[in-house]
Amino acid sequence: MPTTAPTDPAPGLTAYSEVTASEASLRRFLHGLPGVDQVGAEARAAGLGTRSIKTTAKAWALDLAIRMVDLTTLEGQDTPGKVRALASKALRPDPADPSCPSVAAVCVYGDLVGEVKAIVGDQVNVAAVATAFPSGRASMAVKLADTRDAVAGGADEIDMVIDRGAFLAGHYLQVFEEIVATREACVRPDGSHAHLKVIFETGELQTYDNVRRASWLAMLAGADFIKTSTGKVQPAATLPVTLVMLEAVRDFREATGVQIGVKPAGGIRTAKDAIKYLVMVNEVAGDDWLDPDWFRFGASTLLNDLLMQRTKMTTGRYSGPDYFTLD
Ligand SMILES: O=C[C@H](O)COP(=O)(O)O
Repeated sequence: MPTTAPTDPAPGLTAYSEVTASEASLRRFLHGLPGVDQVGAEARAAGLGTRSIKTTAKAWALDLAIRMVDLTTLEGQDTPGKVRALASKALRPDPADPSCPSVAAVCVYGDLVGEVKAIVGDQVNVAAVATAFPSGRASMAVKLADTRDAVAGGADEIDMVIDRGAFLAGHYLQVFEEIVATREACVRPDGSHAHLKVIFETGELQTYDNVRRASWLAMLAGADFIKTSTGKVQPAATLPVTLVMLEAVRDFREATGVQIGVKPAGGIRTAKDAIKYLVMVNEVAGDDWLDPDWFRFGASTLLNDLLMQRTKMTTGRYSGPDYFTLD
């Protein structure tokens, strides 16, 4: 899937080169960002979550949400057969209805990229988790080898985890440099690059202020997307955390001209929840982000509920949950 994210930093970013020149200047910048009003963020997220949308808009939103799904399986017990079945589902989520769109990507461990690619070709992206997912605990050499291996295997997108230990210890420049190095490892021999999503594991970051700091850090380092969670730690994606990240990408684009995508992942299971997120995207970042190039849902089972709600809207009745293959 083509995306309009720039390969090279836009001119607006050069204004930030001094910020990332040293640990001290980066710390000064990140700690100088306005603090997040926790109560205000949670109240706004809750308020946006109560908005209802009308029938035509709902049909549009369901299809958009399907197109935004990164259909994910990240289990030690994943088999080539399971992954191939998931890839077929990603390509044709509802085989009985050709008008049903494909999802954005299939997200798997790096060694399974080829299995997905063999089914989806260039019609659906393949995303691989990397950099010692989910813990992020390995030497830099291992993390970069992990990334290069997935890119060489055909991954269109790399979902890397940051070193939360380094971030929480305040070693911001180390985290920045790891993201920069991983981005370089995403470059293919022809000069194009696999798109880089940077996972914060917000459930471990402790405060909304840290989520805002991690967002700016990753964007300054060249992330194409910022992503909440691995799905392995609770809480995973939440509306307030996603709100803080949407504000960050909005402010970053205003400051630099560079648009960055957002991917909440983990724990998003119902169409109702997905629509809450879409309302929030529209209200906080704006409708430029209402596109799979700029917003994704990392989810293993959300697609099933989106399909059931879609069938209900087109036929007037629910098909049983068994009608769609459950992940
Ligand atoms: O990135 C996505 C997650 O790993 C999937 O989480 P989920 O099973 O809660 O949907």
